[in-house]
Amino acid sequence: MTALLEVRDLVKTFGLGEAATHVLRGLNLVMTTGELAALLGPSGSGKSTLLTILGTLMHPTSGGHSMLGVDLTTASDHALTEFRNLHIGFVFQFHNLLPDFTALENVLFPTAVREGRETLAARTRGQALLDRMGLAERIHFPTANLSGGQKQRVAVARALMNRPELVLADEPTGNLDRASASQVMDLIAEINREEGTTFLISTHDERIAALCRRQLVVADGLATG
Ligand SMILES: Nc1ncnc2c1ncn2[C@@H]1O[C@H](COP(=O)(O)OP(=O)(O)OP(=O)(O)O)[C@@H](O)[C@H]1O
Repeated sequence: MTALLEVRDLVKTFGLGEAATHVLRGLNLVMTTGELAALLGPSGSGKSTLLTILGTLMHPTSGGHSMLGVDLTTASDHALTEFRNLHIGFVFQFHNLLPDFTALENVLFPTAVREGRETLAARTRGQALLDRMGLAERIHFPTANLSGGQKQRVAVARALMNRPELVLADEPTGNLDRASASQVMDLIAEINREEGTTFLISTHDERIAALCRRQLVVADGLATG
């Protein structure tokens, strides 16, 4: 197994002086390719903060991380955007889908932006992913007309579209009922097995955590597990 991700002495402090919140306090973490990991910890412990930094969407106060051997600590914003588009997929609870666009258009959007056009290969993969998500009948529906569980499955398909090595999911099942949550999670586990995609999934749900092979806990600004 190769190291996919290495986090070194990650510190994140919000605010200054007496108003400062010390969220991450020198967190270290190594993840290898193909892991399916849950990110656990009390509310406010820094799970979203960690995911946002790993997704290169926010800079740490100090420390840093590398992914695929690339040091992302010192990379320019332009290089980070390019790296993120190529290698990282995101699934958030409030999935950020474009409501007036269809499920398929939403899934194809990141690839079309990256390549400057929509290719047949992309369309084929987008359709196949939505099919796997059980949404074959819904691909041409505007996402505004889909249920919460269906929207979340569209968001998973969109995150997987570019074959990212790492998918960061922030409470991806947080607003779903039990049946939809386990459907989304089953699909994630399937893609992990079949495509070797690495997942880091923050959750408060012990059933979701139990489906992951690794349980990481963030507490007191550090990660264990
Ligand atoms: N932009 C910000 N400015 C100031 N404080 C922030 C900011 N973002 C997060 N925080 C603080 O950092 C701490 C960690 O927040 P974070 O959202 O990472 O926790 P979490 O573990 O994801 O929580 P939850 O499980 O409730 O989603 C909280 O105390 C939060 O108030």
